[in-house]
Amino acid sequence: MGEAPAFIVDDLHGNFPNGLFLKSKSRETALNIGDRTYVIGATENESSGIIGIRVFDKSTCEWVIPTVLGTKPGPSKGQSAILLDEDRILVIKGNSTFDDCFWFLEINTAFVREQKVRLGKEVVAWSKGVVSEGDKPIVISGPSGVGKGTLISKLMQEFPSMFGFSVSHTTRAPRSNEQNGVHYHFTERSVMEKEIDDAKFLEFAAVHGNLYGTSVEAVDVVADKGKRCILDIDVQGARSMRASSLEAIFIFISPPSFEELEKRLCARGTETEEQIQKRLRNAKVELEQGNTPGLFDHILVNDDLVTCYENLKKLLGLNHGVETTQKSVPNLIHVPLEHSVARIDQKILINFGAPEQEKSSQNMFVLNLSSIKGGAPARTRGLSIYAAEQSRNGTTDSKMPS
Ligand SMILES: Nc1ncnc2c1ncn2[C@@H]1O[C@H](COP(=O)(O)OP(=O)(O)OP(=O)(O)O)[C@@H](O)[C@H]1O
Ligand SMILES: Nc1nc2c(ncn2[C@@H]2O[C@H](COP(=O)(O)O)[C@@H](O)[C@H]2O)c(=O)[nH]1
Repeated sequence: MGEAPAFIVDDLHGNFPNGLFLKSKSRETALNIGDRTYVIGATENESSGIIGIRVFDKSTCEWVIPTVLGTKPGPSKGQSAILLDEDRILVIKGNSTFDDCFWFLEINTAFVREQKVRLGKEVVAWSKGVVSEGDKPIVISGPSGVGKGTLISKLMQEFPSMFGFSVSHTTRAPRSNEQNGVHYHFTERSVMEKEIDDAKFLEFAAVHGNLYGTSVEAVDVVADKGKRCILDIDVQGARSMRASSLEAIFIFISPPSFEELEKRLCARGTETEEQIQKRLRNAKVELEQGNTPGLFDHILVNDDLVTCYENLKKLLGLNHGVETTQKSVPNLIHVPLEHSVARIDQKILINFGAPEQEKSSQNMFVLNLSSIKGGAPARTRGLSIYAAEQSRNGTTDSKMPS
């Protein structure tokens, strides 16, 4: 665990030059951003607990109900909200634990702007905040038959608690050894097309005549388990991912020769001769694209499997073969319904109690947002949280909750 930055508890007894207190008790919070007021918590059906969003446009004096994208927070009994910048609002769900209380409502991020143009209407997007070290996902790409799946399986077997596989959607038929939900989510084309339209995919591509795609949920599920996500996607998908908000490490696996690639595809015995020829034609293009400057961070040649696997581990800093212990994350700490938040730069102070109550450092936590990464439509990673503590000699101190 890195050293937690100092937070001056004394500062919080006075005024906040660049922060403010908000109470979570009320179901609705209104925030002014430019000529708009965002009302968070407003919902047509109060009993559902769904956090609704309404926008009041002061220039037209009209209410707008935006299209809400991203994975939405579950029902909430009350929440606080604080403006982070002109692009996003931090929403803290009361009565929930740290693993489900930090949510970002994006109002003007690159993703939201893109979707506004695509849909031609007002859009906002939720992104769940994940308290973690924020290791970047790993994208493994390369032509069919090069050994991507084989290398990923080895990694997952050796480091089961460190890595999680992003289970893609595909419209191709399952092979005899493949299980739905494990190897792929096997899907009807019409269903997948509808879900693509609903912005449920981080990326998708037509590959060898079928649709393949990575859903937002596939990546979120892995992040929620505190694991590092591994994606097996084609070069088109890697290109889309590169352009998305998902910051990842991009690795291209190359065969020692085209003949060897053909040999492996034939030996696998999972495709017809016609399908193999199609995959080989596509492989030629993918091999050329593998060298596109700036697309891949690393290129590994999979000649001898053992050597290639060792090189992959080296590249990921795993060459000692020992699974590192996961860093402890104080996810089980419960944030009460009534809490207040204050902001000082990239640090948010969360006080478990009303602002007027005597502030006890035991009830104060600092949420540090200085290293956040990612964002809608996927998770916002890299949040860190620690208890604010005042030491006996009056100096500033901080520690992680145990
Ligand atoms: N270094 C290697 N030497 C020889 N055979 C290998 C090597 N790596 C993988 N293979 C074999 O090659 C075949 C293709 O490997 P794999 O299925 O992992 O490829 P892939 O890149 O995941 O393919 P696809 O993109 O079609 O899913 C498998 O039968 C696998 O056992
Ligand atoms: N763009 C994406 N490509 C994907 C995804 N999942 C898998 N793939 C790629 O498809 C081919 C063929 O896979 P196969 O299982 O039919 O042999 C291979 O290159 C995979 O990398 C995805 O979600 N998006």
